[in-house]
Amino acid sequence: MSATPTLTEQALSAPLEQHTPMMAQYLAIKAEFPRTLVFYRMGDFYEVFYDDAEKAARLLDITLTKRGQSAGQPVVMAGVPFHSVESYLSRLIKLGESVAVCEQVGEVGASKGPVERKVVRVVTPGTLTDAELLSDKSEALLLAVHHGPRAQLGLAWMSVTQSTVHLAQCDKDDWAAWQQRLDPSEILYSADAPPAFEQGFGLPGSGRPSLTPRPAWQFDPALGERKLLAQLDAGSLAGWGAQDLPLAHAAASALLDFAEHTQGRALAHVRQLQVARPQELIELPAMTRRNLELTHTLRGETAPTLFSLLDTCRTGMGSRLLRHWLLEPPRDREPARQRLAAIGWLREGFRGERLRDALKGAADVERITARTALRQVRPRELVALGHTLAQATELAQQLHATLAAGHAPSLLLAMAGDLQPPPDGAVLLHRALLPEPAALVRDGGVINHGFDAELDELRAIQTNCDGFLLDLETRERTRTGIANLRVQFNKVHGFYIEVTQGQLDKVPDDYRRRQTLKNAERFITPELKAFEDKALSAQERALAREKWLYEQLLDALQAHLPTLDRVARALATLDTLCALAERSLTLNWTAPQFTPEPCIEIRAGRHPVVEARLNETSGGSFIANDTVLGPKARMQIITGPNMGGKSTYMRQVAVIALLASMGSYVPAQSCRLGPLDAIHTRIGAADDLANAQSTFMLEMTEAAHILHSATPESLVLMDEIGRGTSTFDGLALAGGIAAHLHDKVRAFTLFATHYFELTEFPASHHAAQNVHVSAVESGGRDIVFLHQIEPGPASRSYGVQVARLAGVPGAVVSHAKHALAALEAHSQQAQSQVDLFAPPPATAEPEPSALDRAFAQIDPDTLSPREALELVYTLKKLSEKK
Ligand SMILES: Nc1ncnc2c1ncn2[C@@H]1O[C@H](COP(=O)(O)OP(=O)(O)OP(=O)(O)O)[C@@H](O)[C@H]1O
Repeated sequence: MSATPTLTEQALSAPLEQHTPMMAQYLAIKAEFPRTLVFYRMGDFYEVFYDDAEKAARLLDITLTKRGQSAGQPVVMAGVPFHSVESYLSRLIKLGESVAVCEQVGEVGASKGPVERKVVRVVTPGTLTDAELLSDKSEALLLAVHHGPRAQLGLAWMSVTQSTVHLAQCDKDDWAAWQQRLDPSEILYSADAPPAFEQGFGLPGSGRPSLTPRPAWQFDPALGERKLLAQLDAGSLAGWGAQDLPLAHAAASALLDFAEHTQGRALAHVRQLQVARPQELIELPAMTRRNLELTHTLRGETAPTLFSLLDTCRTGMGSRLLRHWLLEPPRDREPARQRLAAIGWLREGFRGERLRDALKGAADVERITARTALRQVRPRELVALGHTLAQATELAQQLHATLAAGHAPSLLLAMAGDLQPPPDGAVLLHRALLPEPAALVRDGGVINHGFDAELDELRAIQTNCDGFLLDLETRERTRTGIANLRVQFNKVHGFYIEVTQGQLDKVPDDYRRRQTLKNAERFITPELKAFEDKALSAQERALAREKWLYEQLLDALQAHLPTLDRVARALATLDTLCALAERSLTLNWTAPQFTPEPCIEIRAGRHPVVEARLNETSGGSFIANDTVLGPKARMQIITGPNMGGKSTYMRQVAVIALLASMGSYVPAQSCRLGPLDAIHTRIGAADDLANAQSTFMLEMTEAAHILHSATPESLVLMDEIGRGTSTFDGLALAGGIAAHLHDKVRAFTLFATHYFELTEFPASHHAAQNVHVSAVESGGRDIVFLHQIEPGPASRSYGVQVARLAGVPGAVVSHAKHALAALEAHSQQAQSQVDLFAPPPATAEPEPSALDRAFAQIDPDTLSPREALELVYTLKKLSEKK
């Protein structure tokens, strides 16, 4: 049974000739974009028809109407006004939709039938370039994934507003981790991919990538390699270490093709390639990003987070780079060392602050460069670019001058060179564009005066029209001696010289009659005709000339794209470093040191976000704590009351290690940090309802992942593992997990627990130690949290006191107190010598039974029939004894 055809299917099933010319045009365009909403420009509106109209009406809450008929059916439509299209687009993109914007490109009335229309751009979640649709502080990534043989995947991704294509190949098992790490806005995959593969993407919707299948033939390794070579203008990919990645090349082929398709042109600004090697980065699994609240709070808000605390960048470029540094710290310490040296220099005498002042109001050079390459850049963006290039020149000079004064860090020296804008770039923009141009070129009023003689003349004609006519009148009166001669204009007849009947005999030979009136004749002269031609078309021609000049300007800028890209990176880096320098001064942070031997040694460390919140709310001062982990002390078993500060302490260690690794100063008195390959966290428990996993299942899945992937160079945070199940189960699992982490994985581990039994663990595990968060009882009833980490196990848990603090009714608290006393007495009596951490006994071979032994002795080939019969009786007896 076939499904009922949709409105669009019905319309497309009728021959195009039966449709009105307009709908025929629309349907021809729609057929090319079956999965994309088509916004069809009609006058001051973008209209959507049929299925698209129903969808748009639902998603945008706009009115659905029916108008006229086409192919015998009413035309179902909805529309949005053209001047507010960006806000509708942005809403649709957020919902994961794509939109093909179809404009009128032909002259009205140039041919019979509807004006020629074309899709000029396709706006998709992963290929956004409009400033209005993009977030300043994060990238919209487009990721193509190619399903290769032997469960291998090829990945290629980019942000269309950046100049780099990234490649990687990975196992299918690692796909989820990649997807979480890259967090793409849109995923391209082959329409032929197995359905199970498509399911692995998760459901599109808010916060999830939008999924776009592409024809299988587009995932072609040879084509991908050719495209990459063309993009890089290179003969081999070896220089990028990208030559032997056929699966990634296949993904790149689809990626570049789609990106070009949406922009309607080649991506001239994309000239860099990077092969991602995850083993070069410190692994920060999605859970770690979430638990450490790096860019989002546990509730999903963007502040207060570590990123929101760090980000005092002056530009969007700086914020985006900072985010990248935070989320992708390298294992190699050299980049962090260089950044720290630069920050140290910028801190001296607040040099960074002075440089930052010069960055104020800087434009987003990175995105403007991309939009210039895509020829989508607006006049005002180019004016802003001009200003920023001038700022960059000044900054470069300032930096050069200050760097010359003392020992200069290499990163800043390189930057001083990179900040040099393209020669004459700023001057060209300044000369070419009006200081406050119109928003759109098509409105005119964009190109500067004095830039182009022809444009100036055309504009002069418009503005000096009256002056010219007066001047001509005076000259003609003198020449002809006709005192009442008049030069005038009307819409029907254009310009003319009017001479009254009585003066006609004085009219010179070059006057041509244009019109005869009752008392006068109207004439035109060659000079006036020439002026008329100019004047009448001046406005039109000025507009056309402006458009042409703007295109010329874009042409001229294409040659500067690589330099602009370099300036953008330098500005972003400087902005980010200055922000980190400012944060380190304002928040009183210190430079970390890296050591080759494994260790995490923090003196007086603080959790920066909790500390900032306490400061803001005057909630008291943050209590700093030490952490000393090394080969002899790899694990801390942390006990103490709820609300005592265990989670804060553990997170602060991870956050300090991460900040140091990205090359930032850290909230501590001192910090020494050895090699680090990953930060794993198992904290808290939120039901993953979407994936139908129970809290406990999720807890164990995460624990399993950590146990499999952590190494002696990893930092592991385990908070309350085992809490999600019964006490014995939980305790037994927590003990087993601690033992495995200590004996086998040997990662640096912070293990917070409520199970007091676990405080026995260090007695039998040499590299583990007990610490606790201190609390005291005041007045014998209430508890005061000191938030101080002390050696040794906690003496008690104070759970009942915390409950009282939380406002649990007195009767319940009193009941709980009695029950607790009874339980404690019982547990002391029953304390058996269970060794939670002992490895399971080796399973001994079972003793063979008499029956087994009898069977073992049988040699069937030597038995006579009688012996065989006796043996059956014997075996039967033996089996009955069993
Ligand atoms: N070092 C500190 N200095 C000052 N205040 C702190 C400190 N550590 C924690 N706090 C405060 O105590 C609160 C509770 O801390 P935290 O969540 O870390 O406790 P916890 O021991 O993990 O509790 P639970 O076991 O219930 O999860 C924090 O929100 C913070 O306001």
